[in-house]
Amino acid sequence: MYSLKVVSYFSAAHRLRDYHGKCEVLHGHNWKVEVEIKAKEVGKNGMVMDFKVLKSLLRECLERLDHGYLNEIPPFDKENPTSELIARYIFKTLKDKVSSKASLGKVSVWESETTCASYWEND
Ligand SMILES: Nc1nc2c(c(=O)[nH]1)N=C([C@H](O)[C@H](O)COP(=O)(O)OP(=O)(O)OP(=O)(O)O)CN2
Ligand SMILES: [Zn+2]
Repeated sequence: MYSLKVVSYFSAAHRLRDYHGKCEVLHGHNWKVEVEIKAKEVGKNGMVMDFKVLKSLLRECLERLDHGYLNEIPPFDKENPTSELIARYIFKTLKDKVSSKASLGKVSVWESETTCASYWEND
């Protein structure tokens, strides 16, 4: 198996609902997002998928969130903008966009240098 990873970042504000503590108050993070794709084979060019294409797909997905107030951007106007649900949102957005030779592995969202949540689905 092959595994590829790309990393990107976005900055946004949020506040947590149903949460008692300082995170119920409006604040922001510089989120780091790591996306993994997996494949059994490489193509003729020796690549599973061009990193450049994967990074551009991820950047496109994060543009909707960057410098926004997450609580007002669907689906986070309805669901809590936690790192877990942000990871799931990114996974669902990218799932059908990766190369047909590959499948999306894990999406990890780092809210700080010490806290990370991941989402993936079984093949
Ligand atoms: N499982 C999750 N727990 C928390 C999430 C989350 O997305 N998933 N998010 C938060 C808040 O967004 C909060 O901003 C971060 O909280 P916390 O780590 O407590 O904040 P600090 O950076 O100030 O860290 P300290 O180590 O406590 O100083 C909370 N939990
Ligand atoms: Zn927060």
